[in-house]
Amino acid sequence: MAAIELEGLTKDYGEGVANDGVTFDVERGEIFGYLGPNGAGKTTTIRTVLGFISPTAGSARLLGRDVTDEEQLLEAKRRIGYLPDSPAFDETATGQEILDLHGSIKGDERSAELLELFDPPLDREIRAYSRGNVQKLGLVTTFMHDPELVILDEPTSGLDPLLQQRFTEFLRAERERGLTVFFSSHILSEVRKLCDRVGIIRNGRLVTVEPVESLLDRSGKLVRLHAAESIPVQSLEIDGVHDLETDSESASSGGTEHVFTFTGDVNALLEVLRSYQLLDLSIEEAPLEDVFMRFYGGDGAADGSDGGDRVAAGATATDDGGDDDV
Ligand SMILES: Nc1ncnc2c1ncn2[C@@H]1O[C@H](COP(=O)(O)OP(=O)(O)OP(=O)(O)O)[C@@H](O)[C@H]1O
Repeated sequence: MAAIELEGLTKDYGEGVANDGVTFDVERGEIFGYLGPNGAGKTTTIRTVLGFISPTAGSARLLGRDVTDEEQLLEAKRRIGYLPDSPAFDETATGQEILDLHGSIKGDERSAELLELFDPPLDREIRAYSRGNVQKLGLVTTFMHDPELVILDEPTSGLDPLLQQRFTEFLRAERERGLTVFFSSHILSEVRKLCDRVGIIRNGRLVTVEPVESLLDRSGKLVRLHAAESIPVQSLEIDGVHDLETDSESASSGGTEHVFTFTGDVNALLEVLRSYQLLDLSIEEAPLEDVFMRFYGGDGAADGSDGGDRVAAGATATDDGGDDDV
């Protein structure tokens, strides 16, 4: 039995369908990333899975329990940890009081260890907490009862890079212990680092579910080539060349630089390149950002304002019919 089972999950808020027939399983022991830009429908799926909102159609099972049955839901919830996108703790309570409350409800197996790792200021009232401190406290309350499944809604938002790294290492170690993780994100590098499988949601519909590796394979290679002379664009019009950029200025030792994503046959590409004098050639794995661009399409789908890792709010699908569309 999978940890989370979704079958045709649909949520219509009345103003639009936020989840439209979403079907996938999260297997036990895996880290499953749920990826999509703001407004894609990630939180709606999570809130439905946790029984906070009821589906318009379809079903959701959590650790084998039907989430629309209150008793079954409660049973499942005792064994899970949940970190919402903006944890809403009682503003007048101190961090310590919040921990005591959580401990009395769900149990406390490991808060000491977690406090050492994430270190929120426990003697302070929540209203004096920064966003990052709320997130740190949220991580402690999510894991302190040693759950078998955690559901995390954009878990690293508000954490500084050092803590993000610490969190990544922590999650990897937890997976080794058998924990199942379902987390939503619009931070692509995080998904790439952590996930076994990834589901991509766009406008409420699931676009794909696949191992992160095969997603990268399908996304092709990033090719940079530096030629002594400019390679005519027509020569590079071969199957699998996308987003070709040519720059004669920036190449420091003269010549021309061409950069493109390549999803075709590398041998066919090398055959074409044999006719030119190459000064340098590199073929690397395409950044996940490029993969995402292919799924979402359109200019400005990645805003680049945060190291190029984030996907801008309101990125829309163009469905250009290209061979990478799913
Ligand atoms: N309570 C609600 N009532 C009406 N519409 C809602 C409600 N909650 C969400 N929506 C809409 O449903 C769609 C999906 O929202 P959702 O919060 O699930 O997306 P998300 O992928 O989690 O986005 P984010 O990354 O910003 O949290 C959006 O268009 C949103 O405006």
